[in-house]
Amino acid sequence: MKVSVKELSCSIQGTKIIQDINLEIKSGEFIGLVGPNGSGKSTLLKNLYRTLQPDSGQVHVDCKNLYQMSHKETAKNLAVVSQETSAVFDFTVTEIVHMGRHPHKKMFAPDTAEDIHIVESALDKVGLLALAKRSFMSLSGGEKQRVLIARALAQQANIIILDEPTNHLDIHYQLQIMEIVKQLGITVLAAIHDLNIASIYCDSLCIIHDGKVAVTGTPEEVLTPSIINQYFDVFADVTLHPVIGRPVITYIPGMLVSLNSVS
Ligand SMILES: Nc1ncnc2c1ncn2[C@@H]1O[C@H](COP(=O)(O)OP(=O)(O)OP(=O)(O)O)[C@@H](O)[C@H]1O
Repeated sequence: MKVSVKELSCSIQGTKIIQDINLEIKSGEFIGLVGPNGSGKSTLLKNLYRTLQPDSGQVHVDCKNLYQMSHKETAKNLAVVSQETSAVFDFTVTEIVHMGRHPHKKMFAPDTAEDIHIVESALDKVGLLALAKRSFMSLSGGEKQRVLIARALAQQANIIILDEPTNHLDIHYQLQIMEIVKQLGITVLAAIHDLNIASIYCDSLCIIHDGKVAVTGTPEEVLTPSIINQYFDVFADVTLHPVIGRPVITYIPGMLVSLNSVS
């Protein structure tokens, strides 16, 4: 499913946080939102998964207006893994992942054999079958994050939104989660801080800066030393990896400190 964001603006408590965002995401494309802290990435994503309302602008999923869809229809199309992992009540891991099946069911409908199979296979994919009966609250931050990824997989949506999906994960699981999501072959919009991970997995990148789209393009077009310096205020070497063919960034320590101390 393609996603089309047109002239989207959103204020929080009277302050404009994102402004005139235009973004076209092709069906099956994996797009990474990058940008400094506080630039508006989560706010943009929250407008897409509808925990925030835009002041103005439109979002279309294929040709349908997102804001005219019921919440159930939205959830059938769009799965979300956000930074907020708090649960109000304690549920088991299995119960949390079963929540991903809710948009596909009538209220109070019992779990079918298919639901159970989908949930088990989602847990298997993230390597958590052994923890299926554990309380969600008792898990480590990384395990919680993988449960939420499994819930998104069980939702079987056409679009997945990830707000810093690899927060809390060690490098093995960071890569595993990105691989799993990539292999789904569905449309993905992910806010990612690690530019090397964004470079490896994303088809295209969009730098959000001061609530606006600053740069968009392929990882090779976006991740240049001068663009990284301009938007992240750090110095970096960028080389094209000979095997994976993607930019690899090496940050240069000391340069920022020495330049600051001169000025
Ligand atoms: N509920 C809120 N009330 C007031 N300000 C908010 C609220 N939510 C976000 N903001 C502000 O909006 C700006 C953008 O925040 P947002 O979380 O979208 O940025 P981000 O790019 O996702 O940041 P990070 O990379 O640090 O996660 C920040 O200045 C933030 O303080």
